[in-house]
Amino acid sequence: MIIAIDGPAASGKGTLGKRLAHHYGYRHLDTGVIYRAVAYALMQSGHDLRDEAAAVQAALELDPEKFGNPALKTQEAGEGASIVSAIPRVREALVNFQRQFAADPPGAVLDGRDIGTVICPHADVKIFVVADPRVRARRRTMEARARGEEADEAAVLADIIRRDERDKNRPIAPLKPAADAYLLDNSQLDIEGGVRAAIDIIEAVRAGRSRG
Ligand SMILES: Nc1ncnc2c1ncn2[C@@H]1O[C@H](COP(=O)(O)OP(=O)(O)OP(=O)(O)O)[C@@H](O)[C@H]1O
Ligand SMILES: Nc1ccn([C@@H]2O[C@H](COP(=O)(O)O)[C@@H](O)[C@H]2O)c(=O)n1
Repeated sequence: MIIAIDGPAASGKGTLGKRLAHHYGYRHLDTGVIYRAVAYALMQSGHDLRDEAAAVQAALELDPEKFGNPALKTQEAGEGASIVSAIPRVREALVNFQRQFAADPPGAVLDGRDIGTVICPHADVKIFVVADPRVRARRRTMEARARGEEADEAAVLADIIRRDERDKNRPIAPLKPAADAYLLDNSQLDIEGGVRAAIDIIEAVRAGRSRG
């Protein structure tokens, strides 16, 4: 089974994806990390983030062993990711890696912006996670402070809104729900509540399939 989770910045996609993968015994891929890794490689080598040739090269040389680098979590890497991810040839270079991950047994949960629309249009279940931007900014700020970082909630909110706008309005693979995605608003839910709601959706889809 392939579970596709999409949604805007800091909506809880990764947290949910990880928990669902654990619940079902599947593998999990946070696809945002891929774009962050490409942006980080450009930043490290001193290239402009809009340098198409350098960005494609970085995408082709991607090393999944480096996905755990804490530097990929920073606001700068996220901002850079939203710039490189708008380059069509960068996205093309990364499609096979994601589709291969999705296809490998026993099943996979992928989260990102275009999983249900482009990467896995035939996913068994698609969930589009949303939450009020102010709630997302608050959660992200608390997360950064828990890591011992300084974080200004208004600046975090501005970053989230700017990234969402860029992701929604790019011509290639824009952030949007697939026509057959289930909407999950977790603004009023805690993490457990969000996971339960997602499992309810997945089990309802599975039950519907086996009946029919
Ligand atoms: N339902 C929830 N209730 C409370 N906090 C939550 C909930 N879901 C996620 N969080 C918290 O919100 C923050 C953002 O979650 P997460 O990193 O999963 O979002 P994301 O959509 O994967 O972000 P990104 O856009 O960076 O990929 C984290 O601190 C996480 O613990
Ligand atoms: N499938 C995806 C995933 C991510 N992006 C871009 O990367 C940026 C960072 O993603 P996070 O999930 O780590 O916040 C994001 O703002 C997108 O621009 C993407 O295009 N497609």
